[in-house]
Amino acid sequence: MITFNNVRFTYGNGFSLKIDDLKVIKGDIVSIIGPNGAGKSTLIKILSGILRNYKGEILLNHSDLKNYSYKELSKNIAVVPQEFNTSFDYDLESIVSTSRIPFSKRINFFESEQDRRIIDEALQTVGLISYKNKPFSSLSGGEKQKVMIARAIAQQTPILLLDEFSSHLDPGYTQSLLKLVKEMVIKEKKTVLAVFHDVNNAALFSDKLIVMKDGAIRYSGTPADVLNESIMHEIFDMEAYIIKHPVKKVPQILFK
Ligand SMILES: Nc1ncnc2c1ncn2[C@@H]1O[C@H](COP(=O)(O)OP(=O)(O)OP(=O)(O)O)[C@@H](O)[C@H]1O
Repeated sequence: MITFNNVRFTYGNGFSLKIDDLKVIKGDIVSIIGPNGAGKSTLIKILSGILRNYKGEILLNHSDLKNYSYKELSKNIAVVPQEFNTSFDYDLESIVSTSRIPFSKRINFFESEQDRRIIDEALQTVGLISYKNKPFSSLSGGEKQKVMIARAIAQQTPILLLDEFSSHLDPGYTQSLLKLVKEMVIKEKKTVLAVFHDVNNAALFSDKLIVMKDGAIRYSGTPADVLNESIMHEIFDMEAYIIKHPVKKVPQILFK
């Protein structure tokens, strides 16, 4: 369970994040939508421990987030970031293997047999096992994103933070990955907080949606609660038709 109480954060350039009350319940898939610059990634970075100088309280399983060491946090939360730059040209296996460092009992990290199996399975899951000794820089944008997803899978955490994790993926792969993550979440009772620009995918993938604008949560609820013409107009300044998915019955938007 994740709880935000009166959280405030500013970069010092005028933007401020104000999250008065946010609860994410274990096993839920919650997605954040909102226009560019709304503060979606900032919220993800605060929860993942990258930005620590916030005011207010964030509880992770009833303990203050600030009391978690990076190692403990990494055992609880895996992140697929929006941007991924590596300074060195590691091969895929090495990049995915960094997910196992929090589980090492030694100061120097040596992968165990079990770690190697978990890393291979994760690369297999995203379809890149045959590339495992290739340099990361030789991959396409979508393939790099798959490596970051494999890394998060191999971290085997109860919570996944996904910041536009499907933005570089083709539609077929996006569909299969959303399905895979959803199955994994249900089977392993994981909790997901995801950021989406694709509102239709967010509605299909999520139990709940959070709508952010100007650093604050404006609306939250089920996709049916928040995906309507008036909220889409207010938040995105867009004209949309709302239709119902023929099978899943969740709302989907069409440009007018
Ligand atoms: N490192 C930073 N230093 C200063 N300002 C920042 C920094 N990162 C983000 N910002 C500013 O904070 C605001 C919120 O940014 P954030 O990346 O959280 O938005 P977002 O909702 O994820 O946007 P997008 O949909 O474009 O990815 C923006 O105005 C952005 O310019």
